[in-house]
Amino acid sequence: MAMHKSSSGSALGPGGLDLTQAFFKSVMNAEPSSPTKRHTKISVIGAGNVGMAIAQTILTQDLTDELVLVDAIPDKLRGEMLDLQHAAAFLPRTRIQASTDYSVTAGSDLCIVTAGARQIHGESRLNLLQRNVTLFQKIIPPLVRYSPDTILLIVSNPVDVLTYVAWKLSGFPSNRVIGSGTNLDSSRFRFLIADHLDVNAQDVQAFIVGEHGDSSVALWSSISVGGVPVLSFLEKQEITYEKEMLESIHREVTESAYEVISLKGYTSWAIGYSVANLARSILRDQRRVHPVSVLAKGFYDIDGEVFLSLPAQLGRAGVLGVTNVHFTQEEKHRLMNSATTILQVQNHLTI
Ligand SMILES: NC(=O)C1=CN([C@@H]2O[C@H](COP(=O)(O)OP(=O)(O)OC[C@H]3O[C@@H](n4cnc5c(N)ncnc54)[C@H](O)[C@@H]3O)[C@@H](O)[C@H]2O)C=CC1
Ligand SMILES: CC(=O)C(=O)O
Repeated sequence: MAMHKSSSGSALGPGGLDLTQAFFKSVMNAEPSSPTKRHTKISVIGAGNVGMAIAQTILTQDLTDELVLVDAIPDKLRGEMLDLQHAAAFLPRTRIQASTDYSVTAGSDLCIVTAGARQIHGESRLNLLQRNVTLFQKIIPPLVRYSPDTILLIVSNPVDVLTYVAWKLSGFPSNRVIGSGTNLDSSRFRFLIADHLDVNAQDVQAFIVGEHGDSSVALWSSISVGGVPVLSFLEKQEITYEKEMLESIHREVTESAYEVISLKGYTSWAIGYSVANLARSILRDQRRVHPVSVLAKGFYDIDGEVFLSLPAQLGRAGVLGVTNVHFTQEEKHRLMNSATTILQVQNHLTI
């Protein structure tokens, strides 16, 4: 197929069709990116298990010039800051600061919010909601005041509803408010598929979309391993598989967090790597596609103001677009159910 570049740099196919636009449905308000920006500042709000796993991964992966920690408990916060600073001799050079006062976050490029209550053994993510909404009313306004151009990356649970809450409280355009969503669930999914097939998880392209939680949706129809579409390959080879086997892998994904929490009390390392992976795509303008929680209205026939995970392209301006993945009727139906689950919870909120 003959292709050439448009004046904006995107590829043009036959008849002048803009292939970038055909592939991604772009998000309104996404300003042009500025990949030349060098100095970067990340603030992590909440220096608990998750916040510190994220901070540690960001430091070891050399993702920022400045790293700021904010928490409500001054002694613990100072202890965490000193402990990280004492590793300076072994790390890329990063200025690390910490304070309970949000002025320390001024001028952040990315604010990662992990503060809040976490699930106890057996508790669902949605149970945490009202406690964490009250907390967000204290956290989001000062972040916006000190960093009006920042991108908010929400991690606290229930992450989809809290991303919506952060969007409402911030007044930001939707491309600058992102939830870590099912980036973590998709990584768990890729690990399990890789384990079944004895391949490298990095060669497994597979997405979980929808709610980061019990109503998430596994996109089996679009899974590929090393470029081979798995289900259509099995069908062409007339290899039979039980649908129950697929369901059980997805069930293992949704139960992962419950299992880890019952064993060690919380989850931390995988979410640390997952969020650092998102921070890299955003701050380095990598334009990679991640399943993250975005304002879903207008995509895949979703009508309500709901944040849930869809495969989204991320760059320096935040969410640049949502991929036009093909969903089967069943996957679409499940996605709608996931949207309804989140909306039902959201409708009872007072923000
Ligand atoms: N989206 C995801 O995939 C995941 C989300 N999470 C969520 O992340 C959140 C944090 O989990 P953990 O770190 O394990 O909990 P944690 O209890 O270890 O840490 C929470 C931190 O928030 C701080 N905090 C409380 N109020 C604050 C305020 N007003 N300002 C600043 N900091 C404040 C606490 O002092 C504490 O250090 C939970 O909501 C948990 O469910 C956890 C794992 C994965
Ligand atoms: C706690 C949580 O949301 C997770 O590990 O998936």
